[in-house]
Amino acid sequence: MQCALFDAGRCRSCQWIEHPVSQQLTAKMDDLHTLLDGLPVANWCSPVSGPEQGFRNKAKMVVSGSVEKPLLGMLHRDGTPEDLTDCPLYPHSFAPVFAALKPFVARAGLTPYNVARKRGELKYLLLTESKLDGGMMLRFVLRSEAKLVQLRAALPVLQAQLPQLKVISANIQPVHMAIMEGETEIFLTEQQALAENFNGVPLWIRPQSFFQTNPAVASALYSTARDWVRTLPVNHMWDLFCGVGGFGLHCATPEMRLTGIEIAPEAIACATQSAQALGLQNLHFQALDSTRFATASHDIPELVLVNPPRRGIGAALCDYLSRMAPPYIIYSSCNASTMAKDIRLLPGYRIERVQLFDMFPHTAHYEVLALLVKQ
Ligand SMILES: C[S@@+](CC[C@H](N)C(=O)[O-])C[C@H]1O[C@@H](n2cnc3c(N)ncnc32)[C@H](O)[C@@H]1O
Ligand code: SF4
Repeated sequence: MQCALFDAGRCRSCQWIEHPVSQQLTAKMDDLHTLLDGLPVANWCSPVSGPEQGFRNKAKMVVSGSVEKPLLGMLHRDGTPEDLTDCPLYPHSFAPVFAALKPFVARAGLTPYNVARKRGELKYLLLTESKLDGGMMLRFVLRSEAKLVQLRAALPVLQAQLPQLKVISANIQPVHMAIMEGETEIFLTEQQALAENFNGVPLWIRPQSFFQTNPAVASALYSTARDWVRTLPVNHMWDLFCGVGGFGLHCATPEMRLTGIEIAPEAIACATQSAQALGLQNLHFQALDSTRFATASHDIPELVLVNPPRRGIGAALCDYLSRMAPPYIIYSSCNASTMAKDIRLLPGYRIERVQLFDMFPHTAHYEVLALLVKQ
């Protein structure tokens, strides 16, 4: 894929961009084979990829420059700002929003935060788009609430200009550190969540809850998990690290009992709302730590699906799963290295099937789905 910013040396985030996607996939498969070396895999499924560009539904823009001439993008290691509004990973629909946001920042008097001087108010702009109807969620990450009144006063003009902005909020992040967002979220619109839909399953995108950033590949990931589960004798399953419920909501049937566990209450609220919309009565989503929930539970399901953050599920949960021994485990991971480590801590299981999903093209990262069966 061609990226003028990469070619000019202005952004090097996509280390593999100069290689064709077919070569990237081969390298990712090689990496996965190496990581699973010594663990027999019964079926290696073909990797799944999506569009090469315009695939991201989310932009996380560092705001820098001056209030009159803000820059949206990133900071190089030495602190120099880079405008990334032309990044080809974003869909075309992002360009008019970025174009309108720059004069808006000036109009609302939202001085960009200056990292070196520790001054200014606006740290990041976070923009997410729903593929359902092109609706968008815009979040202003601010250092404090000092400019909230100004922001609110200026918003109606922006909303008239960009009616696709369905959810707008201010996130307050007072800490001078590379943390993207703080705990306080102040909604500036009545609507607090953006409706999305993958494979006919209603999902919600909301501040402070994880949502997959590559909708085409994530849809394929969820529908694959659903297809795998439908071939198994499963009436009771857990969806651990469930986020807004993408896996569980795809896999559940009216007869199946399903418990979804996730640490973020905002995500759980979304998952519950989706289950209600689907009319599924046997789905229960709870905001808890996955390991704490699992280790306190004695009602063992036939299938435990896990989709942890990059750190993996860890030794305590592996140990619990080994002892409780559900017949099936599905492991979805964005970090095959920690997944491989965890699978080695589950010696009672054999790997029935593995599939790679190219969720992060042009980088070394990828998502994996693995089905483990109790021996
Ligand atoms: C990779 S995301 C997956 C989310 C979801 N399965 C999906 O498909 O969108 C990992 C999720 O684990 C959640 N999480 C992190 N630590 C957790 C913990 N200790 N217990 C439960 N959930 C946790 C995060 O909030 C995040 O939503
Ligand atoms: S992140 Fe965007 S701008 Fe940066 S190299 Fe990748 S495609 Fe180019």
